[in-house]
Amino acid sequence: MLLNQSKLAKINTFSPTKRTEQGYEIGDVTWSKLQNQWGCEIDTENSTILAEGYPGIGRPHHQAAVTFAEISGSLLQSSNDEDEDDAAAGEARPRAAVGRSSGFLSPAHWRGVRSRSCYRCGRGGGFWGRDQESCLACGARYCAGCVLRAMGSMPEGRKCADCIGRPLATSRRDALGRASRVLRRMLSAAEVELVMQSERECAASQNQMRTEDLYVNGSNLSPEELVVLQGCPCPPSSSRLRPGLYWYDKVSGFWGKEGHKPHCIISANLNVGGLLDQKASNGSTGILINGREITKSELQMLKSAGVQCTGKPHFWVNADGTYREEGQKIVKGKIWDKPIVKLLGPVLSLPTPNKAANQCEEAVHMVNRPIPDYLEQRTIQKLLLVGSGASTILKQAKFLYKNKPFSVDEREDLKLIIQSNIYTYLGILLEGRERFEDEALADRRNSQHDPSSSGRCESGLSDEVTIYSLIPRLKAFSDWILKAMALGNLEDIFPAASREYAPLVKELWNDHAIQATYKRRSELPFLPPAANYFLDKVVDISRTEYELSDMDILYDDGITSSDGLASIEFSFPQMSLGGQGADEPDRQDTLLRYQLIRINNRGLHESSKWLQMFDDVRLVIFCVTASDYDEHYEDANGTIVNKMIESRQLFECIALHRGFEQLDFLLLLTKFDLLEQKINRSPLTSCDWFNDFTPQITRFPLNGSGNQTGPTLAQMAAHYMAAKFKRLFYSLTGRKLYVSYVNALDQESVQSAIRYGRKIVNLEGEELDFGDGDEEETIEPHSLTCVPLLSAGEVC
Ligand SMILES: Nc1nc2c(ncn2[C@@H]2O[C@H](COP(=O)(O)OP(=O)(O)OP(=O)(O)O)[C@@H](O)[C@H]2O)c(=O)[nH]1
Ligand SMILES: [Mg+2]
Repeated sequence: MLLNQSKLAKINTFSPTKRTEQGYEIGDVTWSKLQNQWGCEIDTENSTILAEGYPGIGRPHHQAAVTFAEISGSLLQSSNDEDEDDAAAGEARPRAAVGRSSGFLSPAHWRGVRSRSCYRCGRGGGFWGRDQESCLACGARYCAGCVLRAMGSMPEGRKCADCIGRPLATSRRDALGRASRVLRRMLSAAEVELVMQSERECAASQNQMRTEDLYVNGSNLSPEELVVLQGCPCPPSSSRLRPGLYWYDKVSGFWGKEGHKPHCIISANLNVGGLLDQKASNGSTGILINGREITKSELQMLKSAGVQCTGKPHFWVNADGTYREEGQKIVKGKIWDKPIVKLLGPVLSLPTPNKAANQCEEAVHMVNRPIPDYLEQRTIQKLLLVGSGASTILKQAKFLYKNKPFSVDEREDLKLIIQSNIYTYLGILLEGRERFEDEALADRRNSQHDPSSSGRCESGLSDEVTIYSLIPRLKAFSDWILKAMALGNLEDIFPAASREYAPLVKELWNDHAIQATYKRRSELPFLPPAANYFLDKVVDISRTEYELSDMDILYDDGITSSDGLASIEFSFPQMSLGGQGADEPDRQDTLLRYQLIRINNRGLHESSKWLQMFDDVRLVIFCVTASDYDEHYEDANGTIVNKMIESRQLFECIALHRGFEQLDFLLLLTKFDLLEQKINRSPLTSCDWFNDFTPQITRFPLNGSGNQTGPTLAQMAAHYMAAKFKRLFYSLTGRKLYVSYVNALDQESVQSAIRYGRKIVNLEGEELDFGDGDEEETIEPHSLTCVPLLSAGEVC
């Protein structure tokens, strides 16, 4: 049987599991695929692929095994067929790994042989390779299906896992920090932004230009100077900024290679390099601009601009193009004013200023400041937000610090999440209703058999009807939804059909049977507290033209549909003088940038893949839902787990994470309002960890307005939980834990928690002044007005 090249290419994408004398053994899936789709013969005894009549492999009479070593490299041609499923791709052994470990295929070799195919699976890269992403270090290309497998969590940006720690290829420098189409398709906007940021901010030896061989005006650039140069409003083009010797005229912004005419105009007044040498551009005209002897083409340009050049004058040219002769105060004119100069520039290969280069004010501002100060302002303080209830905190932060907290697309995304969640909430209620109805009927039957009862239905309902029973029409709708849920189709039907069914959902929600079920919501552990909020407004929300309110967004459980990683970057707004309190940031602080990064719990469990990306975090904000103490869920093994215990386990895991050894931790006890609502009916001791909670209920005097001045039970419980976490943290790390209590639906409460985080970050080695109690390391919730009730011994 003849195998053509494209088949061979495809075979090569499968995973050889064991090398035999004749070739490689392959897995079962691959076998059947090869047989069914491409008609390969399989030697089932030896588990090898047999090919006939392929030149160089075997003749018809001598069946030869296709070996992967033989068909790799030059025999493989780009395959544009996209008919392989992901499962097959998933089986594929990383070709990069094969090549590197066996040493027969280097990235350079690969590029030479098949420049536009995926380095891992061999597929084509679409039109001009647009559907591919390539490694910034070795240039290996990967298709959309392989890029994440090959590059992993991208701690240094887009590099193959094998290339981590290797410097950027100069030719790829232009792509640094610029996300590709493929990446945007594969990851959420926040994830892309984080990868790009890691890429840009990766340590100097890796992604950044090495400064060892970069000289400006004869002086070797320091890393700080390089940051200034690359971060100015109008930097030299990154693709052209390679190791070498450059000259820079700080006054006019002219920039060029040593011994050559100016090549571009960058921001003026940057504090980089040494003093400009007269012979920097190797000019021979005798005319100087800012101390540099200009070249012949520059002289030609000056003459066209009407500048008098007789007598070999020395000019002083500013960044805006105004010029005067050395030693004179009078400005003679502006070089760039004449349209001919702009026309001549390209002809003489001379630069003309662009808009950004004229924005030199900022640069002037910068040059007057010491560099570390300037660099400090560009540094982003990363705050990692993890744990339960973190999504709502992040959303509040967006409302607090962003002018446009959610884009139209994000709002649309959230609306879809809400619309489909409504049916999940309804499903939970309908299941509960069936259970309660069955229980009620069973109770009734038992009581009928009980000789001591009268045997009649006391409520006046017929024998088969209970308060949980639905009328037939609603029952039919309910059965349909429950069936869809059982089959896992709910998400396929909704939210597409949500508008159509909204009136029926409303009728069902208002029905006495569902309301009776909702009253027993404490027995429905999967029903989120936000269910009634959304079910109350189901008809409105299901309208296509409905626009979400801020509260809808806060109540919504989730941030984006992908929901893996989300972040916002912000500065603390400068307060008006009148509103500036002791706690308000000073002007310096308003220039600092902060980034709040939320990783969801799933991301944390997936072998902490995201955590490895955050070795430069300044503070971990760990959220724990205070009202979780009496709530449970069933894990994958069917074990019932208390949610607070689950939070504690995650907390331990993060506190002990290798990268966070020296980090400050801020514990946010969220949903404090819900704790207040439930603590009186559900004791804190229902969580085993809190079984020694023995609040001392004392009579506190009433204040003048008749209100109790002592702490409430919820406050005592919150302080007790805080102390438990503090002690745990101290036993694990020997460090102190900061704590704040939050109602995440209340903007002010979240604002003070984030400000507290900022205060911790900016302590710079000093500690908050811890007193005997825990006042300084704990921020009280708004409703907490009293001192903590814990004895000093309980606080770490
Ligand atoms: N009453 C009240 N509701 C809250 C509070 N924080 C969050 N919620 C609501 O609780 C629900 C779940 O919120 P999330 O922030 O997603 O909490 P989570 O699901 O526990 O946490 P994530 O793992 O980050 O998703 C949403 O409906 C929120 O509006 C709070 O402090 N008080
Ligand atoms: Mg959530």
